[in-house]
Amino acid sequence: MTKKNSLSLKHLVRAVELVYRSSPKWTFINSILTILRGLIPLLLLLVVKQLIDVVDPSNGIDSINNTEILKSLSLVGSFFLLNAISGSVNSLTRERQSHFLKDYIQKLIHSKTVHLPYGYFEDSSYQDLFFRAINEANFRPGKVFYSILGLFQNTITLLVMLSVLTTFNWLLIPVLLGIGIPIIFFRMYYSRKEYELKLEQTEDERRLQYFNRLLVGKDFAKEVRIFNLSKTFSNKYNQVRDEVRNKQWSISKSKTLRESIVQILSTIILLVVFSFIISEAIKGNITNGAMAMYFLALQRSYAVLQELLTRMSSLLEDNLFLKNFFDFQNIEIPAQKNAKGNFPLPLQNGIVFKNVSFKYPNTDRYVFHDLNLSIPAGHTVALVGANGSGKTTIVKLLAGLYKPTNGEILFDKNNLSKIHPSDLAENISIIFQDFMLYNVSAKDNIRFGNMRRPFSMEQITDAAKNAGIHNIFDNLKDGYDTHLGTLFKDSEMLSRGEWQRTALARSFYNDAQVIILDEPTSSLDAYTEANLINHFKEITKKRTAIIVSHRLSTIHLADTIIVLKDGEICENGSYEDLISLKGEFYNMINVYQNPLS
Ligand SMILES: Nc1ncnc2c1ncn2[C@@H]1O[C@H](COP(=O)(O)OP(=O)(O)OP(=O)(O)O)[C@@H](O)[C@H]1O
Repeated sequence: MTKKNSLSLKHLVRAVELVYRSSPKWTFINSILTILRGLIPLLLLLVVKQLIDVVDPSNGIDSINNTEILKSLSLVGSFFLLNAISGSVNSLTRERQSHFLKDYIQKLIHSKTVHLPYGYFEDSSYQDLFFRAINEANFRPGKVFYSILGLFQNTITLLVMLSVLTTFNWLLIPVLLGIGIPIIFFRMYYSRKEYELKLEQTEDERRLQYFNRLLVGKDFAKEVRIFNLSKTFSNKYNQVRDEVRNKQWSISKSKTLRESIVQILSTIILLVVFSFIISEAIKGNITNGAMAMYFLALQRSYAVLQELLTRMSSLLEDNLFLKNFFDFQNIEIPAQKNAKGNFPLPLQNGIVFKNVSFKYPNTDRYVFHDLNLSIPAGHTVALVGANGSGKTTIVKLLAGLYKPTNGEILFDKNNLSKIHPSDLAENISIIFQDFMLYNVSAKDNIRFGNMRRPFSMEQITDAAKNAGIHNIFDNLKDGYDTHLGTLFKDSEMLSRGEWQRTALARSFYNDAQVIILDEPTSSLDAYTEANLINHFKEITKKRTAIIVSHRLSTIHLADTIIVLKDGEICENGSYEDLISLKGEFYNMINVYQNPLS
């Protein structure tokens, strides 16, 4: 075996460990049942031989004893029944265990995923790893476990059958092994090939999933119809699918062709051995019962050997795929290791970006170079600038979703990277441009802003009032208990602006020291916005607030306006200062006010 092809014991042991941890009781029950089922073929073989011998007329008609026949028959019947029933029971116990295993693996995946640094979700190579790990994780460890159990069962049966065959001729053992060895090498070769193809096709498989979502997903349904895109997406889907399928099909064809040749050769060898057994029976060297027993033993050994080889090659394949799952499990979660500090309570001096440089992972382009920025505690700061100037990136950095490539971000003297994520989340409330729409009750949509806060309907309605959504929720058929969205029945759908107000209520509900609003009024009508501005003033009064906005009315709220251009601060001051400066901000405001001039 080459190093690449070798079975890594480490992954297999880890997989079995996983299965055991998911349910020790069912692991034990299944192991015992498997061993028992490995022994049943021997018992069957012995009773069949006994039956044939008691009914064999060549022993003389007088020697036939009806009681003996009945005894042998009932034994054969009992073992057949035992074989069938134990098979059914074993299927049931395996099904039960697979439930536990799936739940356990799902739990591992969830707990790993929710703690992964956010950057992973915007990184395409991670998406490949995640796709492979998730797709395979639900069944691979269970498959490994059953392959190993099956391997044991097959080995027991094979050893028993071989020991029966040695009573006829020990040369049958090397003959059987001679059939098996080429098959295992052949299967190893194809397992590797199939695995490599799967790796190579991961991105295409994700692309297929994506085009499928474009065709069937709710979020895309509108544009697919109005731009008449269904044919375009369907063609793209078919094109990628055909490429993927053709490669898989060509490997499968070549595998089947070669496997058929190997099978023909093995069958010829078996026929030669069968003829030899028959000739021994004709010569009278063995009884008819013994001949039948050797026939069965040989046929069974061959079948078990095939099963055993299939299991070994499938273990090899499982081992390769398990590597993906364990690679995913092995991803380190740095924040939890190093970030044990607290958020300053209260924030006294403010937030400082000190020589912060940043580029997104897997890109070469810096969004910021040595950015220095200061936001005094208790102040409201507006970040303004053209699209792509870096406003949202600053928010993502403040939220701890990304770490600066160089430099540091300080809350008073505390470095952000040392603050525990949950403490940070509790002290910074953020609404992003692409806020989430939760298909749960109106009440929960707001509560999600801070689940650590003891439940208080009064505080929930306060937040809703501040965000200007209270009247709407109050008038829903079940008030705040009404489910929102379109996913589940009896839900009520909101307009985009109403969803935005719900998201605002969620961030207001988290009574945090720092509040960050990224385009908080982009979907609001002029009346609602004007109304909200007064609430904003109230809410931001005792807090440090950062508002990202292109809207003049919202920018007006700020004590200080920071103007960003290509990742650099080009102006910084009060509204009046910047207007009198007649620079970038002044020009921007002019364009907003007179867009056609
Ligand atoms: N996940 C990402 N990976 C790589 N580059 C990114 C990513 N997100 C943003 N960028 C790049 O970073 C730069 C700043 O983007 P950012 O979203 O911060 O701009 P913005 O000022 O908020 O723009 P807008 O006004 O359009 O919201 C852009 O050039 C953008 O292409």
